[in-house]
Amino acid sequence: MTAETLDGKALAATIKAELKERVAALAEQGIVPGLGTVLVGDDPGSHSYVRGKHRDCAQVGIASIEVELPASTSAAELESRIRELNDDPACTGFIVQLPLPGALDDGWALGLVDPGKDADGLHPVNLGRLVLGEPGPLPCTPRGIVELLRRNGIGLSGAEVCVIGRGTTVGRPLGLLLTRKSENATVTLCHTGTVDVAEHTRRADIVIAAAGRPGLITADMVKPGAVCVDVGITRTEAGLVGDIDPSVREVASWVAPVPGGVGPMTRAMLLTNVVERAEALASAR
Ligand SMILES: Nc1nc(=O)c2c([nH]1)NC[C@@H]1CN(c3ccc(C(=O)N[C@@H](CCC(=O)O)C(=O)O)cc3)C=[N+]21
Ligand SMILES: [Mg+2]
Repeated sequence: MTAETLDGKALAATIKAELKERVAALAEQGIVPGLGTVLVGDDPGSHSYVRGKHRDCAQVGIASIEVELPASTSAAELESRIRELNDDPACTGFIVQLPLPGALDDGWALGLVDPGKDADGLHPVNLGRLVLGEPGPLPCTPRGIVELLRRNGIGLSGAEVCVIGRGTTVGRPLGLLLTRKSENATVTLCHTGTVDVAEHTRRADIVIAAAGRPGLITADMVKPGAVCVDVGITRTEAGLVGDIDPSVREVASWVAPVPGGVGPMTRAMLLTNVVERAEALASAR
């Protein structure tokens, strides 16, 4: 068997076209959604991601508000820049690009964002809403993965899903999302404390690798016909490398690759969160 590709790049383009129409409808009501980004330091990867987000915004008609700060920025300065975006009516949603450099703490910064403007869905209040099953912005990567599977006809209800990685932005919220009634999957969450990862992945209908360890998932760890979703991105001299080894294509039914899989979907879900928030503001007027 050679796996089919879960094409996140193509699906993201479709979603952006849909969002463009929703943004045009908002414009008729005099509302322009605005995405803010706070980027601290000079990590080339982070700069490239943020550039991509603003390129997406331009395509869809969302206004961009870019805040760039040096790596030497103090916590007090960062806090005041976050509060400015909280208070800026032109900014309907924003993100603080992670990881923050040096001693600046990611969790601390996320907690300063107005939960109503939290385009990442990573504020403690919004993660709490996810736990409770209440409406709120959803974390972009988990939401992008669910959307990528759903729009390719891959059923989640009753599926055995093995997630590798317990990070705050992917693994942990993904487990919460997949076990909601509306998704109804059975989830095994593996991490560095897992004794035998392969024992769990081999049972799974869907394997989602978000460990950031190149080639971690090999063909012998995957049940024939399983769906494999790569979330790990490691930059090497040869380019971007995912957590899923190319050999997996010989046993899996579908693979979401790196690049071109979950990454573009993450960006599309960020835009979706911003547009949904602007629509909520419009209907509240
Ligand atoms: N507050 C915050 N929110 C995030 O959502 C967030 C973050 N911080 N910090 C870093 C991670 C990582 N992340 C990616 C987004 C898009 C691609 C993406 O578009 N990847 C392309 C390739 C891009 C390239 O060539 O570098 C692809 O996989 O095809 C990848 C990774 C969002 N993150
Ligand atoms: Mg830090």
